[in-house]
Amino acid sequence: MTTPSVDRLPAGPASSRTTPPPGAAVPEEAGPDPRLTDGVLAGYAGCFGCGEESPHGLRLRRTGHADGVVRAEYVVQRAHQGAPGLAHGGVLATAMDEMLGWAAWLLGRRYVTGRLETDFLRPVPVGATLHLRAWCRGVDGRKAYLEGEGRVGAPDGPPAVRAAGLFVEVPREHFTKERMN
Ligand SMILES: CCCCC/C=C\C/C=C\C/C=C\C/C=C\CCCC(=O)SCCNC(=O)CCNC(=O)[C@H](O)C(C)(C)COP(=O)(O)OP(=O)(O)OC[C@H]1O[C@@H](n2cnc3c(N)ncnc32)[C@H](O)[C@@H]1OP(=O)(O)O
Repeated sequence: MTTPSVDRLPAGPASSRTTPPPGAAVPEEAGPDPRLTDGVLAGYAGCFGCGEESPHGLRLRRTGHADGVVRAEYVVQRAHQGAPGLAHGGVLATAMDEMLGWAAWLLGRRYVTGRLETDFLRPVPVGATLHLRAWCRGVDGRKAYLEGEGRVGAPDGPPAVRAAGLFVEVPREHFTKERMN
């Protein structure tokens, strides 16, 4: 599969650590593979990014994926403010982490974020809907290179945030060995 054709912004945030090396291939979407999410990961509703049982969480709502691009909507809540009436930058980075993570898991393997880079392009008001999307730029061994962006008000609205990330494939034990409860 080639890198998805998306309406790219003029300059990305990607540093050399989040840019795939030459020749890194983008595999076909395979999942998410339900066999990867049984046991402790099954139906996890406590996720701060998307879980329905996380009271102040972002509650990202996936709206679909096609051609290697995963899409979601996120409505900024009062609990997500930094400056009065505006989304906290760390919360927006969390939304991008979640999106890039989804795009990574759609490759059919288990991934965690190793590095996340974010550009904040304009303030996002409480109550606004951010239209998010993310895609994979390449996979090199255990490392997957993801990108994404968020636009205000509509899928083709003004860009507010964009991100590039390096995700690292991990075994199932990653999610159990350090747990304290
Ligand atoms: C994660 C949520 C799971 C939920 C599952 C539930 C349902 C699943 C369904 C759908 C999925 C939906 C959404 C996805 C969910 C959420 C997205 C949010 C994801 C997160 O929010 S997740 C939490 C934050 N995340 C961590 O908690 C990681 C802590 N960390 C570590 O656990 C280790 O650090 C690790 C494993 C990253 C690596 O450790 P390691 O020992 O396995 O491997 P090693 O160090 O050798 O790195 C291997 C190669 O990656 C390169 N590399 C590593 N780190 C780098 C960096 N920072 N910059 C540049 N390169 C880096 C090395 O340079 C080497 O490259 P090379 O092979 O070329 O030398």
